[in-house]
Amino acid sequence: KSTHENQGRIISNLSLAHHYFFHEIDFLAMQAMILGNYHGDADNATSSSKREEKIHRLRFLEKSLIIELDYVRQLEKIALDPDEILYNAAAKESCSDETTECGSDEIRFRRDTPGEMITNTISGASWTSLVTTSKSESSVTTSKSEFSYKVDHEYDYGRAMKRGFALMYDDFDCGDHARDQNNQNKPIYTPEMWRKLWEIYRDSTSFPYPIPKAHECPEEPFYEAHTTDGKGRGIFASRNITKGSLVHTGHPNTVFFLDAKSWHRFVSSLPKMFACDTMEWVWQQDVTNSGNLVLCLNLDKAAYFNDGGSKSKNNIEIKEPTSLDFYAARDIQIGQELLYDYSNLGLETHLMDL
Ligand SMILES: C[S@@+](CC[C@H](N)C(=O)[O-])C[C@H]1O[C@@H](n2cnc3c(N)ncnc32)[C@H](O)[C@@H]1O
Repeated sequence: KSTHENQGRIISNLSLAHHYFFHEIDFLAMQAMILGNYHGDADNATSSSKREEKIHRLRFLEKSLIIELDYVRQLEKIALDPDEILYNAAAKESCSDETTECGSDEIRFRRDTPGEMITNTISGASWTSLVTTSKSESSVTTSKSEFSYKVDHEYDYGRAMKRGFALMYDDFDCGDHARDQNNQNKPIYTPEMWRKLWEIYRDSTSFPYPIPKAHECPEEPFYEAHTTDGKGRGIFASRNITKGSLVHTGHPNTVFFLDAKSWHRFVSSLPKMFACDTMEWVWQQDVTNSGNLVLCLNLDKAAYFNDGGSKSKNNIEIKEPTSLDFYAARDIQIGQELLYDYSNLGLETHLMDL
């Protein structure tokens, strides 16, 4: 590489490290504050189960704090040795099981032009970050029924990072969940369930991703319902839709995960059903045309768009690879399912060390 190229990369990395550093410091400060609060609470808790829960949260936060501290230390590596980071990223690809040394919490980048990431990923946005507890529990009363939210597994952020996407998917039997032909485990989400997902999202992401501009979609011409052909929930036209018209825009309910960390924080804080759903829904896209993929997730009923299974059945499409806007690819009749071609928006977990 030319010296000029190397200098450019180091300057870009330094600048990125600078941004990350301040985000991480905020994160650490908040964690420290929470730790202090829970410490006090744990001492004062009256019932022993309450005390146990507080202590559990305290331990979890302590662990998060240590991980974040380590993350801050790794920033030096970004700044000074981009080649090393890239080398490690490549080495990690062959590492897939728990016994291999997968656990090191190094920051890695897929691209060899980290400078591009700065413009696209930081953008001066600010975000409050907070690691959620691994055992959060709450229940929300909806107009229809009580929805109880209880984390029903032993995964936490560290374990999710270590096991990775595919093994966590298996551990949670998400394959069975995906193939659930009778939709027994696939409720149509209530507004409270979506809101809960939003809360967990906000609590899990350290770095916000700038939301790409999208067109206003004045009225959603669709509704969600269970499919009758084994696809789980789906989206159906609520009126006739003319070819070429805008059907759905990702703004503002498509959310982004910049890195494996924020995704694993998010997904490990969810009960299995939500975790399996979101693992089915998430996709990767280069929404800023920078060559950098981010994870995208719909936090509204657009998560229910299915694949037609064949070109002739797909009836909605995006016009640009970076776009989150879906248009009717043909005339669609009221009641018809809206389907798009998944092959355009896939998920290759190794590209983000997931
Ligand atoms: C983005 S989600 C779509 C919403 C999903 N149907 C649900 O109820 O959560 C993607 C998942 O839907 C299911 N799916 C989508 N298209 C399908 C198809 N053509 N045949 C069978 N399952 C499909 C698969 O389980 C896939 O992993």
